[in-house]
Amino acid sequence: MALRTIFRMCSVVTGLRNCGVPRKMAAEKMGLFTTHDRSISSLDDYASLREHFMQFKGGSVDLVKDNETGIAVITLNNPDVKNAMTGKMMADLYDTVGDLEVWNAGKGVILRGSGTTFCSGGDLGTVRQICNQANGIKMSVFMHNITSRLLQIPMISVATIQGTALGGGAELTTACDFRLMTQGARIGFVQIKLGVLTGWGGGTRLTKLLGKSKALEVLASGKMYDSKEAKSIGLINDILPDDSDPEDSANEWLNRFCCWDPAAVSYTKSIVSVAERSPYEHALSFERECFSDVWGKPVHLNALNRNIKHS
Ligand SMILES: CCCC(=O)SCCNC(=O)CCNC(=O)[C@H](O)C(C)(C)COP(=O)(O)OP(=O)(O)OC[C@H]1O[C@@H](n2cnc3c(N)ncnc32)[C@H](O)[C@@H]1OP(=O)(O)O
Repeated sequence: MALRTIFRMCSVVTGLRNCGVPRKMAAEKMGLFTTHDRSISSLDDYASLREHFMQFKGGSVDLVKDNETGIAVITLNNPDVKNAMTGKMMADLYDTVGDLEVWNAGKGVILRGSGTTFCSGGDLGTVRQICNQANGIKMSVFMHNITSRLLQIPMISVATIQGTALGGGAELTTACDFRLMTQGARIGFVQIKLGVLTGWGGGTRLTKLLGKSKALEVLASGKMYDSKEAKSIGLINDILPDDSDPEDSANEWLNRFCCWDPAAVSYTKSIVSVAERSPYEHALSFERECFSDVWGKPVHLNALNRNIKHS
């Protein structure tokens, strides 16, 4: 079986969705992934968490896939409340990630908000209804699963931040490989000001991204960062002019990576993703498997025949 297929199966297993025995065995045989969040055994039924969160209505998360470019756009769509995430939107995002995991043509993903803003975090209507410890844990387990799978998807992902990315909205941006921000936009991990914490895995991902000292400063201050400050601490990758179309800019950004052979793009993302979270020898073994799956294949042979000069 092609490694690409196994990888896609493994991504599904990592997410613990549709975790049939053959898929699980494939993942374990490859030794690629740990099922760390299995430890929360009483809460590992993500399908029932999905049903639970579906009841907190409002907004949608919309997915558009372009089979020609291999680039998909995920839109957080709840404009009346600055794209705040309702329970239903969390469930939609769960479905969206599941859809992308089995999209064979996929090379890139753009995460954006509808209209002129990114996301104002958890919808306060939903938050008020689930404001007890049991429901908080459920949300956290559910969102950890969704954001981890989004980050590990074998495609290159970019969040485009316009307007505001606040609280959970800021956390969502860290579930992408890259972040682009319009000049006048702001981003803030403001949870501490509300007496809560990063419940969607953003604290862990931010620390991996920025290192301990800077992450602690961002999280413990609750400060709102403008684009210049966000770039200076490495939180974002690039600043876009305010009058640019962020989706066009994100497409342009991704095209530098997504113009190559789909297998090479997917494997490149996967190698980096596995290396980031695995012991060295394990990551090397994975890299070797990926390499052996493309070496001497038609794309490689064609490139050799073209005698390419890299200027
Ligand atoms: C569960 C994960 C943890 C978290 O996400 S903690 C963070 C939770 N988010 C918040 O506390 C957001 C608080 N909102 C704000 O600071 C501001 O509304 C914000 C986002 C900077 C936008 O400011 P402005 O551009 O001036 O717009 P505005 O305040 O007039 O907002 C327009 C309407 O949207 C509403 N809204 C904004 N964020 C919301 C949210 N997260 N949940 C529910 N409703 C929200 C806001 O109340 C306003 O509604 P209305 O027009 O007054 O009826």
